[in-house]
Amino acid sequence: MGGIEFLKGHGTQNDFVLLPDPDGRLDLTEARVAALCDRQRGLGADGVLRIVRSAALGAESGGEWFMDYRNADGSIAEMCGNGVRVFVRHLVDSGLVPERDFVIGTRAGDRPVRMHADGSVTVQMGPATITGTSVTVVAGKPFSGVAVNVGNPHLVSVVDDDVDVLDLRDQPDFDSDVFPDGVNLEFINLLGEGVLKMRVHERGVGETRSCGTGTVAAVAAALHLAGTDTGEATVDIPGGRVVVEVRRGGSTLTGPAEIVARGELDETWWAGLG
Ligand SMILES: N[C@@H](CCC[C@H](N)C(=O)O)C(=O)O
Repeated sequence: MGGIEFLKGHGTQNDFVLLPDPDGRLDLTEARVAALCDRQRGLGADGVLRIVRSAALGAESGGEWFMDYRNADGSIAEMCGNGVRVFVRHLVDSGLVPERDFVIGTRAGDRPVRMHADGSVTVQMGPATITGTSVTVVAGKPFSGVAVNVGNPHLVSVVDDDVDVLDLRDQPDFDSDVFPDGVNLEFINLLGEGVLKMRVHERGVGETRSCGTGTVAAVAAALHLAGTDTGEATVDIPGGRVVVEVRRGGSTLTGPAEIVARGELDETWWAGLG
């Protein structure tokens, strides 16, 4: 029996291990995800994207393919914006999907997508809903923020100093009464009309070089603070640049997606992780 097929890819340097599992046969335990994502004892990644048919999971989705997303610590999250783009890139490049416009199932609901000729992908991300305000504390310093739900929870704080100076190595504090399931924390600089710079500390991962849902939350929060709920912005993250459009009842995320490697996991290693 051969090893377990994998691919490695990234979207603005938010990196993922992709596991093709059309019939839903893989036993993807928390321990296996955490080991795969570990940058010393595994392949290293911010998360895992299991590529499974919606029907194999019994998922209610209009899309043939379902993105089963896991964070690097093995936890399950509802949605991953950069992950969807990489997922789409693989489905189209490998010929699993012959169209360029189709729908991906996710735990946050169906996401219509379009792959462009240059390999970039636009994802319809659904509504970005402002749910209130809260505070996060980074290295003893409090930052107030706007809470936004993009299928998963976010708290977006506008920072006066350059976001580059923040120390995001440790988990910033947050209010677990407001975010009982944890939260993704975005820190942004408003650089001018329609231009944002962002860093992010992701739930279940730590600091990453990009977070797609986070960029949508950031633009929605910036618009909210400016007294509107529609607009478009480019967001510069450490791993590159994406474009976000927020409209009433919907939002889109456009950015690059790359597949960088493919191979096989060692069966004995995998079995030993249990
Ligand atoms: N990197 C992702 C978000 C992944 C999930 C997040 N860590 C969570 O727990 O909600 C993105 O690109 O959106």
